[in-house]
Amino acid sequence: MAKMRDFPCPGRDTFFEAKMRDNLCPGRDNGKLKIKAAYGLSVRGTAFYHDDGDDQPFKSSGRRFGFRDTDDDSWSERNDQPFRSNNNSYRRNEDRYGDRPSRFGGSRFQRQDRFGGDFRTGRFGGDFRTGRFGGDFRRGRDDDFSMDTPSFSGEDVPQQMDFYNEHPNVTNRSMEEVAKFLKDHDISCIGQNVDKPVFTFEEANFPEYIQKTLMQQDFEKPTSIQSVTWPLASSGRDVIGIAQTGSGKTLAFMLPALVHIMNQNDRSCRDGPIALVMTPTRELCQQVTKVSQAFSRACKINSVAVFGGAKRHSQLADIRAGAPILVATPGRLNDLTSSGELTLNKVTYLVLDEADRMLDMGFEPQIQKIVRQIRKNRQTLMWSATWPKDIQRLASKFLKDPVEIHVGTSDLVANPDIEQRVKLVDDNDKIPKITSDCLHGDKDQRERDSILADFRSGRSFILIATDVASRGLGKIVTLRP
Ligand SMILES: Nc1ncnc2c1ncn2[C@@H]1O[C@H](COP(=O)(O)OP(=O)(O)OP(=O)(O)O)[C@@H](O)[C@H]1O
Repeated sequence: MAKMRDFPCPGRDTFFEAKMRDNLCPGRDNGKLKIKAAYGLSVRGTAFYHDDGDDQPFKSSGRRFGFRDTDDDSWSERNDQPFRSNNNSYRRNEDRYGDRPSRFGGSRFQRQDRFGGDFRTGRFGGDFRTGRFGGDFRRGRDDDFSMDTPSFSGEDVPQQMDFYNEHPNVTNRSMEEVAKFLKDHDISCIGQNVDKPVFTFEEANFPEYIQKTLMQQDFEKPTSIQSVTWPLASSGRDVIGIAQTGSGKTLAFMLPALVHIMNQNDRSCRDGPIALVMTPTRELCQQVTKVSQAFSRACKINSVAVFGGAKRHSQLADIRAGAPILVATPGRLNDLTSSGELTLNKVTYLVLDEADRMLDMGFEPQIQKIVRQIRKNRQTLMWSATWPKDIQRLASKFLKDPVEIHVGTSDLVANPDIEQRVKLVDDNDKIPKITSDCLHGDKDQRERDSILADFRSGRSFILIATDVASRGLGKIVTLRP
């Protein structure tokens, strides 16, 4: 008896293709899709496509790297560098949007002028961020959800977001070493100009006040998500992190948040925070505050947890005492901002923790209303244990040019516990009458149940399904010999 996996899912080597085809590319017929996938563990791709029924590009471009760097002649020389490998000496001249300067000494936006076009889109005939689609490049962050909440217009305020100083060890590390590290830790990244991960706490190059506290913890080395996130978040990038709970996400976003805050001139924050962390539950709200407590204390930065069910006036009193960090559940936070007791004008570092859970709990309207009150030239980090379409949609709305980090298995990566076998046969050796079925939302419930029953019992061998089958298929299907 052979065991068959419970549900067909893409193998690791075709991850990017499958992702583009099935998940990130709902309107691909409207856009241009170009993917170059290499077998083995490395896949690169570029995709330009539009969101469903909208001119707004869902995502400008993406490359998956993290295992083996393959050649792809469709990339320009500048674009062919997946990781930044520079130190900070010529990256300090920030542009007014708080964007990261390029490795050529200017900002990404300056780069457009220097090279007479956007290198990422020129090849495909247009600039997704500007003229071609008739809008502002920041349209993707236009959180136009709640008509009763005026959008905050803080775009003109210059923001510095890049506080990263790459450690010489990191600068000198070869791409092969980086690729091996990512492979060994089951990490993959999609994005442009991604900073190299750090392998040790020392390499994170945090300021003394944080470094000292890190060394006092009983930690051996950064967790996988911390290794990759710290350089990115410290240099002002938007980050999407897909990682399981308990992977050390809190410090992954909180330590760069502290550096961000410490670099602000005005840290009094009596009417509202600089860093806002939204969490789905009271428990998580308290846990985040607790995990980061030692570090915020070392920086003499107050952090306040705000959640429903607790006394509102004492939370307000804590805020009024000055709290650069606010960790909050969407309901109570909305309550406080709607009543005018709290403003989010100062927020420049926004974290959405366990975003998938927040959506599951029906918090999307509140989240949208809150994000609408925050300036658009902020830094945003979004965390989720899963990567469903709703989360991708939210990410495309709230984040700008993010780096997407996947640690460990996600729903798009083949489950290592499932044994997969491929047998190549001649036409003559094919098993006659392999029955197959398909399952999708247009089938009524009775049909779906019967199709699933046939598949479970082995009456049908192959099930081709949309994500309606993503839950409840059970673990193992026994295949008749
Ligand atoms: N580098 C590290 N090495 C060892 N332990 C760590 C490290 N970083 C954080 N931790 C500890 O791991 C525990 C879990 O971390 P954390 O709460 O950040 O996980 P998480 O991914 O946010 O999980 P959740 O989704 O449940 O909040 C905490 O007690 C934290 O102190």
